[in-house]
Parts: sequence; structure tokens; C-alpha cells
Amino acid sequence: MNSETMAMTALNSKLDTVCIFGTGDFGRSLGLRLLEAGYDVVYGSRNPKNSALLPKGAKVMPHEEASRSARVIFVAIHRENYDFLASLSPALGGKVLVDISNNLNKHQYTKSNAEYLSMLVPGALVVKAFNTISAWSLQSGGLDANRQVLICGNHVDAKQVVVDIAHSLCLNAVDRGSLRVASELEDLPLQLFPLWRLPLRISAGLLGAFFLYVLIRDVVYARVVDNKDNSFRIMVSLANKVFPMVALVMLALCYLPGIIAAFLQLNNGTKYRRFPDWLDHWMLCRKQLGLLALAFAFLHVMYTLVIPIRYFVFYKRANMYISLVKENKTYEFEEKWAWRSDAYLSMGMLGFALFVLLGLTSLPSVSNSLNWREFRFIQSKLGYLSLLLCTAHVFLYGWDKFLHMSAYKWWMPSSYMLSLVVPCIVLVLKTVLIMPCVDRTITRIRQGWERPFKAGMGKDSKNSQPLIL
Ligand SMILES: NC(=O)C1=CN([C@@H]2O[C@H](COP(=O)(O)OP(=O)(O)OC[C@H]3O[C@@H](n4cnc5c(N)ncnc54)[C@H](OP(=O)(O)O)[C@@H]3O)[C@@H](O)[C@H]2O)C=CC1
Ligand SMILES: [Cu+2]
Repeated sequence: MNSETMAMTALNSKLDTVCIFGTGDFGRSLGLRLLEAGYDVVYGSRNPKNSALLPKGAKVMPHEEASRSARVIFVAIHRENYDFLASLSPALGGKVLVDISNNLNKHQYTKSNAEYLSMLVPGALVVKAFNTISAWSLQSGGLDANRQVLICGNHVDAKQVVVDIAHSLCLNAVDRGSLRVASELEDLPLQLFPLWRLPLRISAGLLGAFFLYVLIRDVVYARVVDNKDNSFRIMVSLANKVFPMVALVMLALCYLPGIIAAFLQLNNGTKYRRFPDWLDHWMLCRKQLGLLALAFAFLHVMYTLVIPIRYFVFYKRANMYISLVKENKTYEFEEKWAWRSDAYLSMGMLGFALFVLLGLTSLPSVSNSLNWREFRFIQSKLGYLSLLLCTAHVFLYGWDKFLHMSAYKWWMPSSYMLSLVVPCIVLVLKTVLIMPCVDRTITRIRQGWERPFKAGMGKDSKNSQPLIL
């Protein structure tokens, strides 16, 4: 038996007892789960007599005594109170010290908490883990919260011991590498939807801009020029104009960064050159952009469904029927209008169905069941088709309004027309990219080929992510 196996056996033989320093929220929740999983739990506390709140079956002792009874010690104490651990150094030598601490702010300290702990207790095998799991989710059994335990540390065996504990608590363990990444793990709980920020800002900006525009155009202008009060239209009509426009532009914005990246690669003649940071960031949040766009499309569907029961629509229809009767006229069937309304409705429904499919395949549980080619086919080809159908839907709905400009000045075009600018640019560029000659060049570039006269340029770094156009 070599020394490593012996050390492992020694670690495993003691695994039935786990020590926890600190009897606070996290210590208590973790202790409870460990007891339920069949471990013996010993708490190390400043106040061993105060065990009223602790889970039944756990023992409480002073820190040094508690540390002697186990090989694995969870340090459920805030970093600010770590200093006393230095004096326990001799007792903690060779033990697996699990640092679970988080900070209040990002980059609060120059050294991560785990590295600081290993500096305080140099003889211990420090592992960073469990800091991304909350005391609450531990208590609720991890059933309705994040179940992923991210682990890092410099000692493989010590990490394995922590992985085994995580597994026995029915949590998923992911090894993230050495103790150097500890500060990254400590930053994770402080993040608040990092990839949603840009998409949320974009959607808020688009919402505000489109709403202001249709408000000025449909309400304020009508009031000032025609002395007509259209303000009641804000609630449903204007909202139902703004939502589909925002959804369409945002769907187009999901595809624009991939297209820009492809043109950059074409221009550079190589894929071995980094994209600008803003493009990288934009590409990383395409999924969030798409999901927000889908939410706006859903809103548009719901607002459209209530149109027949609106008072205003009821009033307009009744008035039309009455005037037809009064003037003894019939409501002529116009084939052109029948075609147009069926066409835009059908395009809208098909586009929306594909849009929902895109949303579904972005869910990890679904995308995990697809291979890369299938995923690309849906996200790229069907996404392109969805954008095309949705653009056609908006175009067919508003085309007479584009042509019929007399009511408004040239400087106040239809809002639908404005919302088509970005999607049309994206569709045209995308069409250029799928032309066989261009597509062939891009495929070759992505396989590592470099345009001869540009070869070697910027070969310092690869693109940070594979492309989905
Ligand atoms: N709560 C949570 O959801 C999560 C917490 N964490 C981390 O877990 C650690 C503990 O958090 P939490 O349980 O919420 O905090 P609490 O404040 O509830 O508990 C901290 C415990 O530390 C001990 N302690 C306090 N001061 C000192 C000191 N000067 N010297 C020695 N021990 C001291 C106390 O135990 P005693 O009186 O027995 O000595 C106290 O109960 C923190 O580092 C936190 O960042 C990480 C992820 C989630
Ligand atoms: Cu529509």
C-alpha cells in the first residue's frame, strides 16, 4: 500500500464523524443534513454549553477538543473571526478544513478567504466548498434551490472527501480546480443575474423608446393636430403595438452579434483573433435576450386575444353595422383583405411557434438531449426562419400604413416601419452569410484555415466561445 492510499484509507476510516466550527445558521443546517445522512456531528463552539438550538444527536465541545474527533472540519464562521484558528494550528495539522465563507462585497480582500485560512493554518488541507449553497436550501433538502456544490483546493484527496460528503447529502459536486479559483467562487453568491443585466437594459430602452414614439405619434399628435382624444388607447392598443415591436427587435438582436462576429472573422481571415469585449459579452447573453423577447411575444399574443372583448372594438363594430343598415349598404367581401389578414395571422402564428421552440431548446434539460448539430440547426436555421416569419407578420400587418403616409409627416413614419429596420438588416446580412461561397469560406476559417496574407495575425488568443450564427 503506497503512502497516498494509506492517507486515503485514514481519511475514509474517520469519515463517520464530521466537525463543524460555529453553531450559526449554516452550521446548524449543515449539521442537520449530515446527521440525516448518517454522519456523527461534533460542533466546535466558543460556548459549548449553549446547545439548545442545535440538531438532536450532535455534540458540542470547545474548538480544540472537537477538532480532535474528526478529520474533516467545516469552518462555518465569518472570515473576520478566523484569527483564533491560528492558535489551533497544531491541532488542525493534516485535517481537511472546509472553508464555506462568503464576503459582503466583491474584491473585499486581496486574498480569498480560503487562501487566508490556509495561510493561518499552514498544516491543514484547505478546501473551498459549499459557499454557493445557502443555509436555507440545505435545510429544505436542496429540492427547490441550487444543488451544485462548487469545490476547489490544492489537495486531490481532501477534495475527494468533500465530494463524497456532498454526494451523500444528495448534492452535485463540481471540481473547479485549485485554491486559486477560490476568490471566483466567493464572488459567485454576490452576483445578481449578471447575464440578464444587458438584456434587461436593452428591453427597457426599447420599451421606453417605442412607447414614447407611439404615444407622441398616436396620442399627442392626434390631440394637437386633429383635436382628437385617443388617450384611452394607451392601455391596450399602444401596449399591443410596443410589445411585438420590442419582441421582434430583440429577436433580431440575438442574431446580430453572431453575424457581426462572422463578418469580423471574414475580414480578419482567421478565427485566431479575439473579438472585442463588447461583442463577447453580447454573445454571452443571447439566450437571455431571446427569452425576454419571447416574453414580449407572449404578452403580444395575450393582448391580441382580448381584442374582441374590448369596449372600443365592440363600439366601433356596432357603429359600423348600424351605419350600414341606415345607409342600406352591404359589407363587401374583399379578397385582398381576406388574403392579407390570413397571411399575417398565419405568419405570426408560425413565427411564434418556432420562437417557442427556440425558447424550449435553450432550457438546459432540453439542450442536453440534443447534439451540437441539432442544437445549431434549431437555434440557427429555425431561428432564422422564425425571424423571417415574424418580420413578414409585422410587415403584412402594417404595410398599408407604410404606404399611407398622408396622415403623418415624413419625419413621423409608422412605428411598425421603424421596428423593421434592425430585423431587415439582420435578415439581409444573414442571407449574405448563407450564400454558398461565403458559407464555404466561413466554414474553412472555423476549421482553422487562415487567409494566406493574413496568416499568423493575432494568433495570440482564440475566440472565447464557439459561434452559433
Ligand atoms: N447562512 C448562509 O446561508 C450561508 C453562510 N455561509 C458562510 O458560512 C459562515 C457562517 O455563516 P452563518 O452561519 O450564516 O453565520 P452566523 O453569524 O449565523 O454564525 C457564525 C458562527 O460563528 C461563530 N463565531 C462568531 N464569532 C466568532 C468569533 N469571534 N470566534 C469564533 N467563532 C465565532 C459563532 O458560533 P459559536 O457561538 O458557536 O462559536 C456563530 O454562530 C460565514 O462565513 C458565511 O459567509 C456560506 C453560504 C451560505
Ligand atoms: Cu402580431
